[in-house]
Amino acid sequence: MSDSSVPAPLADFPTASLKVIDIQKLQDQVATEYEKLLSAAKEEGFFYLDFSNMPDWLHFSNVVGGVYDLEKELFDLSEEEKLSFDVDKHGPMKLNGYKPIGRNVGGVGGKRDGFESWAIPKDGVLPPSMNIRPFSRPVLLHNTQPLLATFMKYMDIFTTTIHTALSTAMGLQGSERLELFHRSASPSPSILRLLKYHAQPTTERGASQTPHTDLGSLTLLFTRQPGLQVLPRGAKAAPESWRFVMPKPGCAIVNIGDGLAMMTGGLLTSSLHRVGPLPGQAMGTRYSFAYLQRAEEHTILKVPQQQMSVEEEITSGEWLRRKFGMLRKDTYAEDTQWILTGRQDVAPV
Ligand SMILES: O=C(O)CCC(=O)C(=O)O
Ligand SMILES: [Fe+2]
Repeated sequence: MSDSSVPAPLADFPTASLKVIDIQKLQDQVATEYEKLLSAAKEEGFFYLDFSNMPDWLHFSNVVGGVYDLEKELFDLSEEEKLSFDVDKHGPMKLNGYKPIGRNVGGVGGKRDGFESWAIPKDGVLPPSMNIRPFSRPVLLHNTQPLLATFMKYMDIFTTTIHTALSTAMGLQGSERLELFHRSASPSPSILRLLKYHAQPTTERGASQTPHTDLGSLTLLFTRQPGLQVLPRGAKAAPESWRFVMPKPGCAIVNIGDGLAMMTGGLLTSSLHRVGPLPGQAMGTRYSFAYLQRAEEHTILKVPQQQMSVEEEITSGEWLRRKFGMLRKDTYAEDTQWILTGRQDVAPV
């Protein structure tokens, strides 16, 4: 985020024009900002969240800088040490640990992903009660607990602010309000996901992260480098339809996930996105990190009818397990690829 370190675009390529939502105005309950947020969540499913007008902007900016430093150091650990915290050994919810490069479906070599990632459970860092839920982790993540807890606290406040604003703008009342499915004091399957995309030579270009919609409620993404691309709502799945979402100083990139789309009967849009190289250019090593907020595990979601022959109700936790089944190369199934992408006409490359 901060800053002068965001590189200028190198060439002409299609970029997404997203609305900029001011978190301070949402916190101040400015009605016009609520309306702007709702229209971004309905129309694009993506928006920039601008932090630069917050009184504690500098503090937050330093926290974000600290997480960038932390992820570089973490991914620099030996492969052997990283694999001793393998995410797939901690069960199907994938809330904690390391995923090596190439384990998911993706466009590198026509079939695999091009990134390493590390999941850090919110409940391990910022527990819902005074009892910290222990999770296995390297010393580095133990020593940086205070930084991570501060980051998670900010994420908790921002996501609650967004749910309040969206619920009010949609006229949701009482038990329908989105805040009630994402309570700060309740156990949560939300995570911070750290990502390192490996460099690609121009001769081996492909989507490092496969086209997908996010499975949760809200994603708050931090990156200083281009690579993220979005397919606008309703666009045909053609190469020329994809738009780059450029990093914006002082802002996170926020998107709506499947959870909120299903909880609002499809009113809010869970947009299809992927990560890949800029047109005609090699892709350098790229770092990003995302707070992936998910609804409490037992929240009921309704899978839309156009995707299932009969409408089906499932829990947020079950949707998470299904989606992960589709992401992994060894359990991916073509006939149900809509689970990954929200549509049947987009292949996972
Ligand atoms: O790294 C990025 O820019 C996007 C990451 C992403 O889409 C995800 O982890 O779900
Ligand atoms: Fe995503």
